[in-house]
Formats: sequence, structure tokens, C-alpha cells
Amino acid sequence: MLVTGTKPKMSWTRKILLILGFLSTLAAIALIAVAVTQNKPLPKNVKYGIVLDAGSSHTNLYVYEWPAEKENNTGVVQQVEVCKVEGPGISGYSHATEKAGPSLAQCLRQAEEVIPSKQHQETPIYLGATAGMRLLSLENKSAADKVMSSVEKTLCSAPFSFQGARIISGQEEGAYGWITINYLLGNFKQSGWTKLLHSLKSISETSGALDLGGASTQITFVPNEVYSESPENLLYFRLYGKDYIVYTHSFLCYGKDQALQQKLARDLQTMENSSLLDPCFHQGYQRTINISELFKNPCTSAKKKQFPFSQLYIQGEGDYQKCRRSIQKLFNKTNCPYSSCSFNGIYLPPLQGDFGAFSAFYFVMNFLNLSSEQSPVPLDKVASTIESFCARPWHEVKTAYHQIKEKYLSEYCFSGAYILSLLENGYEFTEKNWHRIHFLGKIGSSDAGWTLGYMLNLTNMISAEDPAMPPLSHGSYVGLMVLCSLVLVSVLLFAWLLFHKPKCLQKGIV
Ligand SMILES: Nc1ccn([C@@H]2O[C@H](COP(=O)(O)OP(=O)(O)OP(=O)(O)O)[C@@H](O)[C@H]2O)c(=O)n1
Ligand SMILES: [Ca+2]
Repeated sequence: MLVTGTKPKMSWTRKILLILGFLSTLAAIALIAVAVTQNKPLPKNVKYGIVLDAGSSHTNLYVYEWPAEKENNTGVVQQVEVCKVEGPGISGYSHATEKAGPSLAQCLRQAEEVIPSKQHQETPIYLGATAGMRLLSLENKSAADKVMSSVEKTLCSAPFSFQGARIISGQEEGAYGWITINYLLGNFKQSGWTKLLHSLKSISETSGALDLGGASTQITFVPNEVYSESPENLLYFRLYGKDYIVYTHSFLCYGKDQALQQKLARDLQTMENSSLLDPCFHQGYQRTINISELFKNPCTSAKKKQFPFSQLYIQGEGDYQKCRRSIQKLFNKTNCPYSSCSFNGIYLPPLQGDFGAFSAFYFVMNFLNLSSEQSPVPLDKVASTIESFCARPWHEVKTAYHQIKEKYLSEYCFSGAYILSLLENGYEFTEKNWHRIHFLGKIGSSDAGWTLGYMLNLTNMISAEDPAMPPLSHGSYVGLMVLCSLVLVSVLLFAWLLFHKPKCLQKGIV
């Protein structure tokens, strides 16, 4: 048979099928291209901010950075640099006030290196002074003013945008510490599905904050119910569309250095000679203290009296139980004008939720290996560890930890005992809720402390209202759209093939 040269004519259905196939491939390619280009990282537009934490024992300078376009989101600001200022805290310059400012110069230079020079002018710089300066203001207001002027002068001459140097209140210190840790832990983040879940279950837990400095200590948390017994301890916040009623109290003179001074001032009251056998220091440890210096301080001045000696000679005894008993006397639990108190007649509502304990709480517990989150140490084990540490003779401790500064090392026994007294006797944490305290130094790359919260607040980076976020991020939205479109096209194609079997797929077609 003769085969003609004409090709078999393509049927209409086959043509449509081919066009549909072509179009759906094109659509799939377009969708994928859009998804890829849309999610390509934009050139980094970073902003910086600097906060100096002028604490009683030392000053730290922190540099924070965040993506400019996301500055009102929660959890986007992170610490990129910390610089420890050499020498004492600024309150230690009361006898040479003009030297307080220049002491910050080295860290300011370090900040200049971290931040690109074209952004120096727009970078805000803040200094907040805490309990050391609060005490100096009480003891010698004019010296305190001169110290603040000196640091202000130095910060003004730095190439950054100076936003103020001030002594912050204990309430602010507590509140900003609480904001910092909850911001870093993502507890304010309530967008999309988590928000829905939270509103269904009405859960919106924040973490309490425990800060222990050299001169003051703060406790801040959201109580279970609104107790209006002591309004001065309550703060009202609206953050990311949610209201918070926060309890806070700052105990001036109950930082760990001032607590030691208070203890020594008490011990002196009953001494007949200048030598003190101190159970809170290791056996074999010796220290000499100038008595007039000890009583200059507002935390001890009420106990000032005439002594027949001018120096106090401390001899370590290394007896934890005795040490705890002597520290206990610092917490007056006898009268409470409210339904419940911590100590010294200060209102404390029932403890609620988890607590992040930072600064010296962390330094001390971390040194004693008692801060592990993986294997939390129960309260009785914590006490026995501190007891055995206190019982070790000083020469042995010094050899074992020769790399640690003697000032810190010699006081870890006292500090461990003081922390347990403050938490157990002061705030009444028990064996039952001890596991709710988490000793933390950093959260991610940022130090736990009041500075980040302070900057977030002053730069208006925390919005009062929820930034009305869609339930899905942009990337997940595009990805999901691509996936759904592909599934839809395939299903349609398959269905069409099934019900309108084109001739080309039918048997017998050549
Ligand atoms: N590795 C470290 C670092 C500090 N410290 C001690 O921790 C206390 C200070 O802690 P910090 O939080 O830095 O206090 P300040 O901010 O200086 O004091 P305040 O907040 O009261 O103004 C001081 O007694 C210091 O000697 C310590 O034992 N071990
Ligand atoms: Ca501090």
C-alpha cells in the first residue's frame, strides 16, 4: 500500500492538552521565580545603639544592633559588643570626680571601631547609673552631681548622638530588666497562630526577673491576681497590644557588696577587740577593713558608733551554717503591714511563674556550678555544695582557682550563702518552686540586664499596639501559594485526562 505524505492532523483536544501543559509549566516556573526573587535577602540596613551600665562595682558599655526595617518587631535587637570599663564604678570617683568621664574613653573608642563611621552620628548613646550613684547622691549630693557632669562631658565629646546620662530609679532598673529578658525570650511575640492559641487558652506567661548587683537587688514579676495593697510597687505596661500589671521592688543596700558591709557593721556592734572570726570567709583568709570607711556609707551609717580601734581584722572561719545565721539578721521579718511581705515590711504578692536570675545571681551560681539548665540542682543540693565550698581552706581554694580575681574568689562563700538567704528567707522560695528559678547570664548573644529594655523604651522600639501581623511570614505565604497552585494544576490536569480521555491516548491510534 502506498502511504501518502500528509501528516495525521492533530486533534483539537490534543492541541488544548498541549497548550494546557505548556501553560501550567510556565505558571509553575513563574511562581518559583517569584518565590525565589521575592525572598532574596535585601541588602543589610543595620542600626546601632549604645548603652552604658554604670553599676556600683563597674561600668559596662553595650553596643546593640538591629535591622532598620524591622525595628518595631519583637526580638530583633541583639548585643554585638560589650566592653568592661577598667577600674571602679563611676561612684568610686567621688574623691576625683573629674576622672569619672575619662575612665570611659577606652570603651568609647572600642564602640567607634565596631560601628561603621558613617553611622556614628545617628547612633544614640545613653548612660544609666544605678545603686552606687543612688548611694553617693544620698551621701554626698555635690560629688554625685560632679561625677554625672564629668561622664556627660565625655559622652558629649564622643562622635555619637548623646541622649542623656542619669541615675535611674530602682523601679526602672527592675522594670527594664523584666522587659529585657521577656523581649529576648520572645514572650511578647504573639503573632499569627501563637496569638490564636494564646487567646483560646488565655495563656500569656512572662518570666519574672531577679537582678542582684553590688549595691541593690530587684525582684519583678507579673502576679497572679491584681493586688492593690501597695500601689507604689505596681507598674502598668501596654506592650504589643497586651496589658501587663507588673510588681517590682528594688532593695537598696541589699546588693551583695552592701549586704556584706551591713553584716560587718552588725558584727562590729558586739565586738570587744578589733579581730573578727568571720564564718562567711574561708579558714586561713584574712582581710583588714577601715572602720570609718565602713560607716561612711548610707547602708551602714545608722550603726555608726565610737570604737576603741580604727581597723577591723577579719579572720575566716569557713562555717556555712553560722554564716547563714548571721546573714539572716539582715532580713527583718517581724512586721508586715500587708497580707504578705518579703522583708523589712515590704509588700510581696505570692510568687508566680518562672524567674530569670541574672547579674551576680548568675556570676556566683555559675562559679559554684549550680546554674545548669540541663541538670537543674535541687535546693538541698545547692545548700550542701555551698556548705562544702565554704569549708575548704583558703590556700586550697586559691590554688584551685588561681585564674580568678582574689576579690571575687574570696567572697563566693559569703555570696552563695547570701543568695540562698535572700531567695529562701527573703522572698520565700522553697524546695517546691526552686526549679522555677533559672540562673542566666546571656539569652542568645545578649547579656541579661536592664540596659536593653532601657534602650528599647527610649528609642520607642516597643510598640504599645500589636503590629497586626498576618498569620504567615511572607516567605511561607509565597511557598504555600506555589505548592497549592502546583497541586491544583496537577489535579485539574489529571481530572481532565480521566474524564475526557484524548484520542491520542486512546488505543488504536497510530
Ligand atoms: N565574675 C564576677 C563578676 C562580678 N562579681 C561580683 O558581682 C557583683 C556585682 O555585680 P553587678 O551585677 O556587676 O553589679 P553592679 O551593676 O556593679 O551593681 P548595681 O547594680 O548594684 O549598681 C560585685 O560584687 C562583683 O564583685 C563576681 O562575683 N564575679
Ligand atoms: Ca547592675
